[in-house]
Amino acid sequence: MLVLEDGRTFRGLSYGAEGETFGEAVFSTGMTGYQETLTDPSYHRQVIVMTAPHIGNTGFNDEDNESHRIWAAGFVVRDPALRSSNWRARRGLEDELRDQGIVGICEIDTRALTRHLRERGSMRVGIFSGEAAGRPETQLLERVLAAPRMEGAALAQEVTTTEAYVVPAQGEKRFTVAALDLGIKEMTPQLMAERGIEVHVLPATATIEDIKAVGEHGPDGVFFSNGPGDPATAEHEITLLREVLGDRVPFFGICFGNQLLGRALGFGTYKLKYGHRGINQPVMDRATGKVEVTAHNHGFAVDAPLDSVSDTAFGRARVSHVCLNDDVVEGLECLDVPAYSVQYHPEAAAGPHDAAYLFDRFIELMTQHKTSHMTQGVDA
Ligand SMILES: NC(=O)CC[C@H](N)C(=O)O
Repeated sequence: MLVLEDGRTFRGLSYGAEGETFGEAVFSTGMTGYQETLTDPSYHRQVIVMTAPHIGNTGFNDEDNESHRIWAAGFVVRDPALRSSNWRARRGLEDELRDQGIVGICEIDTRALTRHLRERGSMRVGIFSGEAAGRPETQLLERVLAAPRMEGAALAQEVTTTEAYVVPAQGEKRFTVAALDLGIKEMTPQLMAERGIEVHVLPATATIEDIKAVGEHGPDGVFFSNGPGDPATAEHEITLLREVLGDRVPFFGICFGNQLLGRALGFGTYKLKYGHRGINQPVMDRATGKVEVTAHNHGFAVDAPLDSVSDTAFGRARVSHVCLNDDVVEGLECLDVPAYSVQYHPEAAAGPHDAAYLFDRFIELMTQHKTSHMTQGVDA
């Protein structure tokens, strides 16, 4: 039984582990990439409804995980594949869900559920199977209503690495970057390493001293990752970012990292009605007018003016990218300090590769910064 906080219920069959689970019900429109989605730490405390009807076709493999475990709190599918068929599959999706204790539900009308969430907005949900489903509906609803909401949730500490680690640069090492792990996906340091960046991944609790201790004379750049929870709660990270911006160290942020850049600059963030989750969202780069097809997973967004340059504590800033479906801010760019960020996922795990240039932009920013520093040194 699936029970939404507004009382609507759906009956289906147990899928994955048996028991009960709670979270925020969100829908994802990606037709591929369920393994990356499930293991993306940004989905911590969320129950994912897949709008694609047939899920599990390619099983579960050893290569596509975005972290060491499944973070989604629950999984809802219409029609699970009865057997997996892919040369990389090591086991079936349902076996993996069961092994990791993830409670799911299948054979429900996911289209009706998605339309409900789209009309009423994301909301809390519970999935109950086996003995847990035997209780009266009113009791199940009470349990859903007792679960925490996503607004005001500080979750980075629950998903971040406890120890710092290094992802070595591939080929010649060109730059050293400190990456704050707020729920980082493995593909992100990977794409940096491929470009000659040595990535020092730091726990979310890292201090400015920890960041400055990266590299011989401090890092060439600082990166803030994606991650779960409400950006309004990330006081520590925002203070840290303000120090980085004040020191004019090149900065790049993705998703949660974009929301934190927004807040560090003095913009607000707010919760979207039902968010953007999928791998075919059109985004326009406002400098070039070019449209990218992009991967999204966000429930919050930055509140910044689209058509004017804003004066912030760190100089001028503007909205660099916008979602063409609903005009939501999808990227920020500072004009007086070397910092930019995007709300969507250039690491494309899963998703299209249109936005990969954003990693090259980080290289350009660090190159310019290094050169300007060297010239300043010569002048002095
Ligand atoms: N993928 C992310 O980084 C998500 C950021 C934030 N938790 C949101 O839901 O908007």
